[in-house]
Amino acid sequence: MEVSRAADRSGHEAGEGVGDSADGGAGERAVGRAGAPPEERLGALTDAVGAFDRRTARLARLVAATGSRPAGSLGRLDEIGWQVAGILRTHRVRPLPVVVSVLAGDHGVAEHGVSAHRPESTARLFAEIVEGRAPVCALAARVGGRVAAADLGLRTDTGDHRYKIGNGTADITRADAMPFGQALDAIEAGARFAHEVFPTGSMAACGEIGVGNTTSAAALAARLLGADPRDLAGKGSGVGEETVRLKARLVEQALERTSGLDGDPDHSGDPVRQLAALGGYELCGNVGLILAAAARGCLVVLDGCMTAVSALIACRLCPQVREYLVASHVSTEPAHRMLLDEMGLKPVLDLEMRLGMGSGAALAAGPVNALLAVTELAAASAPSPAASPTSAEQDGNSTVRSPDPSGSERI
Ligand SMILES: Cc1cc2ncn([C@H]3O[C@H](COP(=O)(O)O)[C@@H](O)[C@H]3O)c2cc1C
Ligand SMILES: O=C(O)c1cccnc1
Repeated sequence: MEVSRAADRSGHEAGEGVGDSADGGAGERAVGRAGAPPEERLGALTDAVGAFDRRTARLARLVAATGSRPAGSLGRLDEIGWQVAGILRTHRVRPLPVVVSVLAGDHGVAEHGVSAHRPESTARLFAEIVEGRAPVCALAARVGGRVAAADLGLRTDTGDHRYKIGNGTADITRADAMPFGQALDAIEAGARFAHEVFPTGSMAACGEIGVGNTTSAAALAARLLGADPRDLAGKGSGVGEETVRLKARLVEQALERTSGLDGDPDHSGDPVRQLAALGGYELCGNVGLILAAAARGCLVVLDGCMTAVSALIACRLCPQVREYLVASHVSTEPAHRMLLDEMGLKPVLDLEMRLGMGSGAALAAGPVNALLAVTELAAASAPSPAASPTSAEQDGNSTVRSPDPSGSERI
C-alpha cells in the first residue's frame, strides 16, 4: 500500500548510468519462483546484484576537489557521494529521489510483554503510516520523499494482501517463527515490493514495524554474531531494566531451542534457516528488499537494528550487497552497533533514536542528498565529464590537492 502517492515532489529523475534493472529487467523477472529449489530461488535474487563500479567511485573522489573545498572535506558524507558514483556508474551524481519503505509483521514473542506497546499496536501504526499520519510520513515529506508500506505478516487482516505471507509469527521460545518455505516466500515478497516501489537508481530507505521485533532481532544477532544475549537485549520501544533481563532470558531460550537443528550446532551456514527459526515476516521481507534494491542500482539506506539484521543476512547471502549500504543512524539497541561493526558500516547520525518505521533512514536522506547537491554543483563547473584522474589533479582551477586514491579508505 503506497502512501503519500503524489509526494514525489522533488522532481528528481532516477540516477544516470545504471544497468538495465528497470521494470521487467532481469532482477524483477528473477523474483517469485515458488516450487524451485531454495538455492535456485535465492540465487536468482543474489545473481541479480550487479558489481559495484570501484573505478568510477575513485574518479568521483578525484574530481570532487574544487576551488571551493578539498575532496573529502564533507567527511563521511563525501564517502557516501563516492559510493553513489560507484553504484550509478557515473561521477556526475545529483540528489536522489527518496522512497521510504516500511514492511510490517507481528511477533508471537510479544505475548511475553517484551514491548512498551501491546501486540495489536503494530496494525494501528500500520494504518497510521498508510494514512500519512505517522512520524515517518512527516520525515519523508521533509526530503521530498514518499512512504510505501506493506503488510507481510500482521496478525490481523489489514486489507493489504499483496505481499502477505503469514498472520504473525509463532513464539520463538517455543517453536520456529515460521516454516522455512514461508521465510523464502517472505524474502521474495520483499524483493517484489522493492521492484514495485523503488525507482531505478533511487535512494531506498528501509524501515520496519513489528511490536516485539527487537527481541527477535536480538536473537538473530546473537546467532549471527555468536554474541551473548545479555549483551544484545535492549530497551526496544522503551521497556524497563527488568523487562530487558526478561528479553535476554527469552532470547537464550530461543537459541537453546534451535541449537543443533539440522546437525549444524548454530545454523551458521544457513541464514534463511535462522530467519525461519528466530525471525519475522518483515525481517525476511527486508532481506529480499535489500537484495532487490541493490539489483536496481539503489543506494540502500538502512534504518535501525532490525534493518541491520536483515542487511547482515543479505550480505551473508551476497557479499557485494555491502557496497550499496548506508547506515542512517545507530539506535539505542546494543545489537545495532554490533551489527553495523560486523558490516563495517559507520552511522551517519547518532541520536539515540528508537522509533523504527524507517524514521532514521528518512532523516539521513536529508544530509545525503545535501552532499549530492554540493557534488552536482561542483560537477557543473568541472572541466569535462571525461576528466581523467590525471587531468582532474592537474586542473588549474583547483586550489587543493586530491587525496591519494591508494589511501586507506575502502573506495
Ligand atoms: C505505536 C508504535 C510506536 C513505535 N515506535 C517505535 N516502534 C518500534 O518499536 C517496535 C520494536 O520495539 P519492541 O521490541 O520494544 O516492541 C517496532 O515496531 C518499531 O518500529 C513502534 C511501534 C509501535 C506499534
Ligand atoms: O533500532 C531501531 O530501529 C529500534 C529500536 C527500538 C525500537 N524500535 C526500533
